[in-house]
Amino acid sequence: MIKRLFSKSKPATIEQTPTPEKTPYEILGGEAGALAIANRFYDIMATDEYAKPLYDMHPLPLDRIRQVFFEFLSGWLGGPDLFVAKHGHPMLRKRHMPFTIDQDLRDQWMYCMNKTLDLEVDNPLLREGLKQSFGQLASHMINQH
Ligand code: HEM
Repeated sequence: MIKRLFSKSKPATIEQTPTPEKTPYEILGGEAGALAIANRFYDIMATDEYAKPLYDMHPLPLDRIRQVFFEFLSGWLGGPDLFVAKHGHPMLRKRHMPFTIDQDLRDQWMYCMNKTLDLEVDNPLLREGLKQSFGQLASHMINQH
């Protein structure tokens, strides 16, 4: 099943939780790994000049979104589905509709996530698979062309 996450011909279905025999969540070290990704992502977003427009659209302080994004990642990476338990089905595109998201913001989001994954994920196959899967999901959030 992990092949689905990495296969180029059959990418992981958008918004569907990957369920390989050993989940990305397990490979990343469980809760600590998911937390590290969520926190690193917002640390980069808050400090890198390139991502300033992305940072500026986020309500402050970032504590709430750090926690909610961690809850989302936990389930999305194949661990406990904390987001669904607390907030219901992710419906991520719908939840992002209040925000105008264009290609530039999508690219800033992926810039932060790619940097995060370079720093937090040792396993090269998993790192590249996650970059692809996040990239698809981020493109799916674009609601203004
Ligand atoms: C493509 C560019 C993206 C932009 C510009 C963007 C922007 C935002 C903003 C402004 C919020 C609201 C923050 C808050 O309420 O504090 C948000 C919430 C959220 N974003 Fe994104 N986002 C993007 C992509 C993504 C992607 C790819 C994911 C998942 C991998 C994601 C996951 C979430 C989650 C889980 C929430 C919380 C939703 C909720 O509160 O119910 N976002 N995003």
